[in-house]
Amino acid sequence: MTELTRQQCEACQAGAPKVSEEELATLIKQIPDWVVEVKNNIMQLKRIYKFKNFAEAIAFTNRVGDMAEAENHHPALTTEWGKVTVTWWTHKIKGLHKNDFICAAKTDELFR
Ligand SMILES: C[C@H](O)[C@H](O)[C@H]1CNC2=NC(N)=NC(=O)C2=N1
Repeated sequence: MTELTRQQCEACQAGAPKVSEEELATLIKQIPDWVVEVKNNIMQLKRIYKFKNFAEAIAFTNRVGDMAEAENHHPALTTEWGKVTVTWWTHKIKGLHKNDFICAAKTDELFR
């Protein structure tokens, strides 16, 4: 399988398929630091990143924002002192699409 970080988000419309249980099991192995959470009945990918101070946290937030614009896929970002919470899901399908796993992997890459 092509590494997630080498893939690009595809245009996704309402009605596009959510990842199956089987696909989820395979994909989550490639982003082991992420957890699947269900919020308002919507499956999401979430990870908390830790930093030394606010400046580093906001700089990372902006890097994630730039990547999101390039992919045309957008996360929820919460920036706090020393901490950024990133949550990915696909609004149009109210759940998880392959795009969310691609972006989660790319977010990890920006942290390294
Ligand atoms: C018009 C544009 O294609 C959409 O609004 C995009 C933009 N970013 C998005 N981001 C996410 N996470 N889910 C979406 O469904 C989505 N849709």
